[in-house]
Amino acid sequence: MTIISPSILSLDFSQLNSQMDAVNASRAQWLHYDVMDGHFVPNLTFGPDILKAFRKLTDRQLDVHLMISDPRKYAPVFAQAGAQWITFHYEAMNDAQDCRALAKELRALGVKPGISIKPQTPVSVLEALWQDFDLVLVMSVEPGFGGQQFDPSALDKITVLRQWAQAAGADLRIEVDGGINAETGKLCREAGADVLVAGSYIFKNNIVEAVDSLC
Ligand SMILES: O=C(CO)[C@H](O)[C@H](O)COP(=O)(O)O
Ligand SMILES: [Fe+2]
Repeated sequence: MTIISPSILSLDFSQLNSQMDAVNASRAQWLHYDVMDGHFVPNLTFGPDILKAFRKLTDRQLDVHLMISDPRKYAPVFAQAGAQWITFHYEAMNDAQDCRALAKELRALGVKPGISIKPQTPVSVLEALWQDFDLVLVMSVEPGFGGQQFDPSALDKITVLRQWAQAAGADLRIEVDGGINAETGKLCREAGADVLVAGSYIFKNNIVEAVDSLC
């Protein structure tokens, strides 16, 4: 079954309570929380205290996407703040050993670790790494902003990841983020993704209906 993770990057914060009521009434099982530091990406968003506030607003699983230069320092802070899933970027880490060490640390804190690659990063960098993670996040836009167009090169990466996971009999979540709507979401599901992140498509339409159209 496909998991839908609405991205609060596109939530209208002047309508926070009513939009969260709609998310809670929808079939979305996760809530996607984009953390940007103005350094790894040219934009700034939310810290751990705001995550704690969302913990009070929903019982959905909190899916934190760290677009920051120093995930080793801050990932544990978001674990303490209530995240169930924490995904950091391969490009922000020194090497594979570093990635594995942080995944292990997150597991010890009771969080499921994810690793993400940007559109320019080949999926082959994950071949020796994906088994240390519960989730791989394939970016289908350059990270930093909502409302961009879907990059179809994500589809081949999803296909390869699903083949690796199936061949190993592994229960890997494959998440895709950026430019997801009913049409691109279907292509991603067919390629093997099982978690769809959508921001502008959900929050700029009827929230319950938009989630339904992605399931
Ligand atoms: O990580 C992100 C941007 O870096 C967001 O999760 C993503 O962009 C969602 O927005 P949209 O669905 O509007 O593309
Ligand atoms: Fe994201």
